[in-house]
Amino acid sequence: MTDVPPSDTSRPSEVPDEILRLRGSIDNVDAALMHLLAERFKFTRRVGELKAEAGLPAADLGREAAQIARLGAIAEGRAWTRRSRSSSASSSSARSSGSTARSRRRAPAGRPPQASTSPTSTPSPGTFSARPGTTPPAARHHPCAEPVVPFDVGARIEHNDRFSGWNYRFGSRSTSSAAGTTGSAVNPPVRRREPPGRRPTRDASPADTPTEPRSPHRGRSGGRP
Ligand SMILES: O=C(O)C(=O)C[C@]1(C(=O)O)C=C[C@@H](O)C=C1
Repeated sequence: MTDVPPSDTSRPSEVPDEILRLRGSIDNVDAALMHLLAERFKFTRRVGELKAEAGLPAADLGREAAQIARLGAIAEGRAWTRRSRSSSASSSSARSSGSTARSRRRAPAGRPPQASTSPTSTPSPGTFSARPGTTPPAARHHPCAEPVVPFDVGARIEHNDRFSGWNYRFGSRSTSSAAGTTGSAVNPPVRRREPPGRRPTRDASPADTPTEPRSPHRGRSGGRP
């Protein structure tokens, strides 16, 4: 087994105890995520092998769109409702691919409808699109081959994880322009919502006005973990 460096416990004097404690938790979560991703890659690799044996295309864009819609719903803490299913269905009405039709027939009850498989089609809510100026993943490589997520569904959630070097972009709304632009401009400062009935005070402490970028680790309200 590979030696894992211990969690960084160095303590510059200005770092409060609570941050150090939270960093320990972050390191634990990161380690768990790495193990979960390794498990996931085992499954996707096997699926890739089975697809190759069956002569199926490596990428299934309809499946990816359904996964992204589902994960977006989970990230937002909302259930996959009949209403969101039907709005997704109407957004992807022009389906012509045989493989999409096949996967739709096989789809178990409750699975969201499949989106258009055309990489050049106009992005619609719940579907994904290649970043402007990039080659769609289907034409470039099998998504199982590299741990990258080279597509987005808009800029609702965008996270550049310095730990893993990955760029995460997903959401349930398409953006009309510059959806593929990276940088802090798409990571607005987190604004904490005041509980109902409480009026904001004038002399809010700096802790009440966090400025760090939004990440998918936080809820929609941007609350701290
Ligand atoms: O479900 C599949 O068909 C897979 O190959 C797995 C997976 C994934 O990583 O989730 C990978 C590539 C596909 O385009 C869709 C999904």
